[in-house]
Amino acid sequence: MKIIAFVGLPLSGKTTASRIAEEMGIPVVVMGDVVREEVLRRGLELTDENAGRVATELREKEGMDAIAKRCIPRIREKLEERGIVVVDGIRGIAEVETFRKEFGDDFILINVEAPLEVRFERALKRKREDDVKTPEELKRRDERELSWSMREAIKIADITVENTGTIDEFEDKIRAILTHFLPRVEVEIETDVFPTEDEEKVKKAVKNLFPDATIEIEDGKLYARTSSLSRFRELLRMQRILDTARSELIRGRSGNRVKVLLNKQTAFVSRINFAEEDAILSPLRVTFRLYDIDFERFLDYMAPETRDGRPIRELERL
Ligand SMILES: Nc1ncnc2c1ncn2[C@@H]1O[C@H](COP(=O)(O)OP(=O)(O)OP(=O)(O)O)[C@@H](O)[C@H]1O
Repeated sequence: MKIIAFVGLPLSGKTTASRIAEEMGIPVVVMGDVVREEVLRRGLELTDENAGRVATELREKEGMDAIAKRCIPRIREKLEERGIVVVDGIRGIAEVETFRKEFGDDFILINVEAPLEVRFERALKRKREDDVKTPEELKRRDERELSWSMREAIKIADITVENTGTIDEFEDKIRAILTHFLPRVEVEIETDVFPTEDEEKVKKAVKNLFPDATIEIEDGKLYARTSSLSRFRELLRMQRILDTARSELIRGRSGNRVKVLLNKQTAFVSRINFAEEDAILSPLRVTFRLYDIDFERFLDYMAPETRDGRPIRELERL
């Protein structure tokens, strides 16, 4: 999964970047919506002034990351759709830190940059009522935003995108970045960890099949996630179990999800054995979620049809 947020000075192109994401079918969580909903919940009129007041009050009462925290359940919900979400409206470092803590390396911060003169030109064209009227005014607005710790957020951004060219050039850059992060398949692994089992060993069993997985253990349950299929795919070939794997994947398919059960004990020794639910030790329950990809292509990529035990045709990429 990936959570992508844009930061940048006023008029740099953040909203435009979110719009491009939306056009690509990527769900966008707008942080301002949380504020607007709170305004309505309090029975207030939906004006910029009320939104500003409620946002300040939320931050004073609940901390600088109040709005970010309230966005987390929404982000989690929307992640179900495509495994990727864009967050629009980050304003400060506290929010970035909260998202980093929640989502770890899956949270990607992108800084959108353009010089003051370019942004001022755009303000003149945009003519939004609250837009600046002079370059000096924009400079003051920049300084205000920067003093709200936007500067630190910009400093730790993972990627910087310059938006100094045409809108089409900007669109191409943003599309390329988002396409790069768009997962086609996500793998979720779940299993029970019994008190008699060694947690580290169970983790290792998962890592043997999915070395890049991020793993959490909570209340006797292990949850792991990754979007890398390569080791699992390689093992299917080394063990020459493509036919079995193919029928298990077909059997486990339900819409855009494919669920298989794997023997945990054999995974300890890097072997894939398909299992049944009533295995003595709880099996590894592996779910492949397919996003922008047909099941048939996924199937042919993972476990192609074989002749004399060899794949008839190998797909190099998903
Ligand atoms: N490369 C570009 N070429 C021309 N116009 C652009 C370009 N990028 C953005 N714009 C225009 O500049 C204006 C500001 O862009 P946008 O609203 O995306 O910025 P923003 O960072 O969200 O601004 P703010 O923080 O003030 O809300 C918009 O009218 C947008 O259409």
